[in-house]
Amino acid sequence: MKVSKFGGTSLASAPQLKKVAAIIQTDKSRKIIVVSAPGKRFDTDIKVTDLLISLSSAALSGEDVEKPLGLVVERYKQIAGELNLGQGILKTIESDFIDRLSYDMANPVLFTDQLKAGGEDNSAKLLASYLNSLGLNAEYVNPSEAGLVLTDFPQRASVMPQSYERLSCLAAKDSISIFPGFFGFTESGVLRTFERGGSDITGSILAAAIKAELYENFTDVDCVFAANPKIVDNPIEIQQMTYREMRELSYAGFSVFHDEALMPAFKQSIPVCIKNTNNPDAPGTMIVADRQYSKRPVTGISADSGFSTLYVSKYLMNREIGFGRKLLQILEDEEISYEHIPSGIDNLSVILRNHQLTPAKEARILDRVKHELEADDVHIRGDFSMVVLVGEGMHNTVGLAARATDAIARTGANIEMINQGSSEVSLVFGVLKQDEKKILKELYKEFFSAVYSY
Ligand SMILES: Nc1ncnc2c1ncn2[C@@H]1O[C@H](COP(=O)(O)OP(=O)(O)O)[C@@H](O)[C@H]1O
Ligand SMILES: N[C@@H](CC(=O)OP(=O)(O)O)C(=O)O
Repeated sequence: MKVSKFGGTSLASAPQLKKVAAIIQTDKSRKIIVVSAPGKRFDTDIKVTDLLISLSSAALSGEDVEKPLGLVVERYKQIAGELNLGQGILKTIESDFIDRLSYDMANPVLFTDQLKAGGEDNSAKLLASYLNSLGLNAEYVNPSEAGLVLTDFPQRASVMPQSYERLSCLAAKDSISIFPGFFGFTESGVLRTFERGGSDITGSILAAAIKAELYENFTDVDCVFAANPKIVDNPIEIQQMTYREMRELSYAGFSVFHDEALMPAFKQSIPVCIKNTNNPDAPGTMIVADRQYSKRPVTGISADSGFSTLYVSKYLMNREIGFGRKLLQILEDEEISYEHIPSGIDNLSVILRNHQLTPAKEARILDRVKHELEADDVHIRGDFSMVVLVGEGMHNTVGLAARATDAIARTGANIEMINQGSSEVSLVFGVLKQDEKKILKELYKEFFSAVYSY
């Protein structure tokens, strides 16, 4: 039995839903289908999830919701109309969104999550209805009834262990289960969503729960490429990669698959295949536990912005017992997690994700580090990007870091931070955001083009 997840691009329009139905019909083992909310139909289009976030803001600020609600409903109306689904399903979807708008606004985050989840929930109902109209035995599955239990962490929930056993019952169903991605419920019944892009996580959880033979992730590209195809022209295709390579690459910019989606599949050794809804015959990229290493040490290069560095220096920091703990305690008090901590004798930098910082938090951190830790210098810079080279073969390749730093030097950009060694499969460079794209292109040339490779 396979779990097949279809991303927003696969559910963006009626022609896309037709392709999804054809894919489901061609393989009887595709019994559990996870769907995202309708995504972009063209580059400048707006994803339904983003329309729902705007709808939520309008409602929370007391504005007229008619227009933003209309934009959401129109997306489903157009799809249902072109698929000749009749008024019934459309009424269900429209009244579902109206219902969600009447939820309690006392907790704005929960209110927004309720609306966002409606994107996936109604997408699942729409697809189930379409498959039924084609004569298929498909059934919408409610994540609450099916037992997808999440942590009580708004907008960034993760799965609770009891979910797996509860969800395993899905394997016994005769019908094709159509399961909405992206959200679940806490043990006390409060709706929570994963991070953005989190329908991939739902798919992986279901694959682990039913011990699927394969977790297929259908999107709008033939495979995972060695670099983001929106930045590098015609990057090479990755046919096979390991879980940890994909985890590192998706952590820093390979938006094609959510980094948190690997763990559930990995724990059950379920292979993951990234495939294209628009070209389902292409083999796609297989993500597995082990692979044969090619001659090329680097499998992929990713880059992501949105990082800050908290730089702290203090003479004789290396001799001060507990300095690191006290610094991290200050971050913990502000509910901030960190990504990397490169350090020297008298200084260290803590790399953070920007979204965790606010001006008030920054001011408190700077003040406490200066006064409680008696730092000589402390400052925060918020315009960093991480560029990450990833490959199982990198660890044993002599001279690889030198090639990378030479390539970066050719761009004229400065390397602000290097992190090598903690992970066996990655080499991380902290650079200024303004240099990110040119560095990515040059590194790609260095490691993947015939001109520079040796
Ligand atoms: N290295 C990469 N390989 C393939 N696609 C990538 C890569 N990096 C970024 N992407 C982007 O990821 C997109 C697919 O992910 P996403 O937009 O989330 O699709 P979906 O809505 O189907 O889940 C591709 O269209 C591509 O632009
Ligand atoms: N719809 C949600 C969840 C998701 O996974 O979407 P997609 O499959 O389009 O990346 C989002 O936009 O974040």
